[in-house]
Amino acid sequence: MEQLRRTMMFVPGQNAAMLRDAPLYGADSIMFDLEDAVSLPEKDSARTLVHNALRTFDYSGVETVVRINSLDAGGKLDIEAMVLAGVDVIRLPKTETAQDIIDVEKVITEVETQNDIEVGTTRMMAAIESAEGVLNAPDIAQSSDRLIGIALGAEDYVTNLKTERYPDGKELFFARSMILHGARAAGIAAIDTVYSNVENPEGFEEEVRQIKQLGFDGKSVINPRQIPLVNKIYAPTEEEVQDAKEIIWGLREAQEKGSGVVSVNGKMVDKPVVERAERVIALALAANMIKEEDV
Ligand SMILES: CC(C)(COP(=O)(O)OP(=O)(O)OC[C@H]1O[C@@H](n2cnc3c(N)ncnc32)[C@H](O)[C@@H]1OP(=O)(O)O)[C@@H](O)C(=O)NCCC(=O)NCCSC(=O)C[C@@](O)(CC(=O)O)C(=O)O
Ligand SMILES: [Mg+2]
Repeated sequence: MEQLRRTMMFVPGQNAAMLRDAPLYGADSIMFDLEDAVSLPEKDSARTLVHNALRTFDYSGVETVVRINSLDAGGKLDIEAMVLAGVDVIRLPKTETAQDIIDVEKVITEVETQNDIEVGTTRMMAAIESAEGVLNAPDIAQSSDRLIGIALGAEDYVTNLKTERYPDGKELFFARSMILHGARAAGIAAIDTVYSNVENPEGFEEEVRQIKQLGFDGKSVINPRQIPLVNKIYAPTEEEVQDAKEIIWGLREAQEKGSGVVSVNGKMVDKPVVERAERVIALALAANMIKEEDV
């Protein structure tokens, strides 16, 4: 079953209470931040806190991601501490080129090798936050087998473009399309950026509808209150779930009969239809609309 990443919640690395409570809110992934949410004097203590949190608290059932600093600003120390603590994914911010990912991967491989950790255990993701990064998104997405996805970082991106964020999101359309196509061509996830105003749930919902329509796997969030809103919009309708179940059942029946061509309710069912149905089932399971035994 596809791993869902509807929500990836940023958790500031220097906040011990937030690190402890982060898995309680139902995010698919939690992303501990060592980069821009942490001030310079707090960088070392945040690294230690996140390392200890990963080793101490129970994060089972949720994907753990750490946003590291760039290699020339403490990133090597971040990687070492996080790989040793067993983080699932290292996220590189402000990725400009495929070489940035190759450089970070080299450090991860060194740490794994030196510590008898199977090479490749630690996965990676790249945040794209500039015009150069957006233009290189397809290359970045293909740069390592460790990559689970690429993400947009819109606050830095609009600053780089000399604009700002508008309610209709037109200024992000090109970047979102590039990131989405880069990710899909590489067969990895595409994660949308944060919506910074947690007191505007209507604006947030409108943005989530837009990015779901484009095809994104999900969204970075900054507050637990944003999680149920994303899940609501990503949940399929009852009708979509019923159609998906019938497709899966029809496929199973045809396979049992050894029939090559599958049709459900008079319509031919081909591979993309099955893929979409499987995704609907995964989303319905995650939204507790159905149970495993229903399909
Ligand atoms: C926004 C706000 C201050 C609101 O505070 P408030 O106090 O109003 O929150 P409340 O709702 O009242 O909190 C209720 C309860 O939830 C707890 N709680 C809240 N937030 C929690 C959380 N995140 N994790 C765990 N727990 C949490 C809280 O502790 C409380 O617990 P309790 O006391 O027990 O009831 C707060 O959420 C917060 O700090 N967010 C994280 C901000 C952050 O990380 N920014 C950096 C990443 S973006 C960036 O860098 C740009 C980017 O790079 C992005 C890209 O790349 O995409 C780009 O370029 O675009
Ligand atoms: Mg940023």
